[in-house]
Amino acid sequence: MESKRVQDAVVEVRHLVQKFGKRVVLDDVSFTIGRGEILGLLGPSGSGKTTLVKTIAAVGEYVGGEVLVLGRKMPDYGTIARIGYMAQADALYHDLTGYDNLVFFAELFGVKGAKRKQRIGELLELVQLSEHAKRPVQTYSGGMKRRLSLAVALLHEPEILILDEPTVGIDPVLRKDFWREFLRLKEQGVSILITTHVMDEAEQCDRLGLIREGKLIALGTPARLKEETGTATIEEAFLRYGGVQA
Ligand SMILES: Nc1ncnc2c1ncn2[C@@H]1O[C@H](COP(=O)(O)OP(=O)(O)OP(=O)(O)O)[C@@H](O)[C@H]1O
Repeated sequence: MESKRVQDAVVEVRHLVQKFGKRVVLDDVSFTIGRGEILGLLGPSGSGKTTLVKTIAAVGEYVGGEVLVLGRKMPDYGTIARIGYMAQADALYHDLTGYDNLVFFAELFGVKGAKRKQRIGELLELVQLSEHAKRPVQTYSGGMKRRLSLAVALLHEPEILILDEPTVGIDPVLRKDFWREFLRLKEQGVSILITTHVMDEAEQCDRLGLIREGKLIALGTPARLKEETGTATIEEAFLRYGGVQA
């Protein structure tokens, strides 16, 4: 089973070490993500989740170990085009409209012509911004910016989605819609790495990695993590593994 997973792995993180100055922020982290798998990362603030996802998305350099995405050692600029990355801080152009942001990023990703128009239309619907598409992003709320960032990450139909707390500031109804879309993409074979503090989101992941002080302290299906710790919730399981409140 495990060897099949490694064979199918689209992301392989091997003994990853990251430091900022002398401080070790990721400490010998290893795991894989399979095709069509949703892997969730849980951990307290400052535990290293963002640093980890940034490294996989090739935004950050690393000092030890290696990260392979689709078999290529990262950072690899050809592979970046096959990843959709939604960062915690929005990477949007605030003086452009929502629509023009999407046009800009579509151009960057090589999504052109009729396809571009269709894709932008679909994504604006998905993130419920069609009515606000002609407004400059600087007039958007925090949640609207998150929604636009998700649309940007999905534009080029990436094989791997890396989402850093994508549902912060998103109302519960839209959050459900986002998850419906993540599960639909998963069915199509898209692999998703997602960080979250929301426990009902964690429950929807195929596997969860629990991170504390830069170490992966547990990795398994939500059911397995609860079973192993004899707990009823992921939150309790995490505490039992020695984490603190996520
Ligand atoms: N560029 C940087 N330079 C120095 N230290 C950094 C840098 N980026 C992150 N850190 C530190 O690395 C540690 C891990 O940060 P990271 O943002 O990865 O945590 P996190 O688990 O994503 O937290 P949160 O849940 O609050 O987003 C923190 O102590 C943070 O202060």
